[in-house]
Amino acid sequence: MQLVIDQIVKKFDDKKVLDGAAFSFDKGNIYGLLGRNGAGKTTLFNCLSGEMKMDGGGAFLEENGTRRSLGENDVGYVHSLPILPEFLTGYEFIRFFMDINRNKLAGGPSIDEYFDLMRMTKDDRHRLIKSYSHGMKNKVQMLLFFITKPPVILLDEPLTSFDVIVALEMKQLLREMKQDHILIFSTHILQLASDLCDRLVVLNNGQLSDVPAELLGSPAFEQSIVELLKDDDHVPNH
Ligand SMILES: Nc1ncnc2c1ncn2[C@@H]1O[C@H](COP(=O)(O)OP(=O)(O)OP(=O)(O)O)[C@@H](O)[C@H]1O
Repeated sequence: MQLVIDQIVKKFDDKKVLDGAAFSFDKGNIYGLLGRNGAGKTTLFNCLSGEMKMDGGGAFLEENGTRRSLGENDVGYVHSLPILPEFLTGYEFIRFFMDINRNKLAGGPSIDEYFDLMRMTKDDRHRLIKSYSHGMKNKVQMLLFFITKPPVILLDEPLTSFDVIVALEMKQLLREMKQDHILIFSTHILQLASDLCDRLVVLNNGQLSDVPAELLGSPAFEQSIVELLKDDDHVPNH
């Protein structure tokens, strides 16, 4: 299965943030999306998840020679600042979520098995989400997609909030998940990108480009990325 991004254009007033972005992402890989602050990574994710309307182009899923438009249910989107019901415990929320998705879950793991998978302690799962750390909220958000398994999972800077142990656990989980999904995560951390990702994609001047696979892990990696991202046209916004 492939996620095909076809000439996506997104403007805010007269500012073109995505300017014919095009790329094909294959199932079975973890993709790192790199770009400078304000390059449009979150905008691209918002367009793919349906949270924002594109001004041009489209996104499609291709499998066995057939192509269909990417729908909202095809995409799991882990926001950098998770939006969760703070007045519920993690357990209550996931139980509710499993309940409304029960038609998709026949025979899957139990709620406690899901929490075990996320390495969340018994105490933590029964505390109010309000009291969770940023990293724990990210875990709960990721758990939603372990449950519904959408083909495309977008992670907006997710691992930056995790401590080293949790980041390692999450990396392991992402590696386990990648066989069944197209995983794309945006990050500013080059070390993480080269460590975890099978492929890197750069967003620059509103367009997507591939980073040659042989650069990953090479001594010239960091410098090459810096060169790719250096651009006179770039106007930082924050
Ligand atoms: N709703 C909006 N209205 C107007 N401009 C917007 C909106 N959302 C994003 N932008 C602008 O689009 C550009 C891209 O922003 P975006 O948040 O997608 O970048 P990013 O690559 O995710 O940045 P960062 O790495 O800093 O998170 C920025 O100039 C931003 O100000």
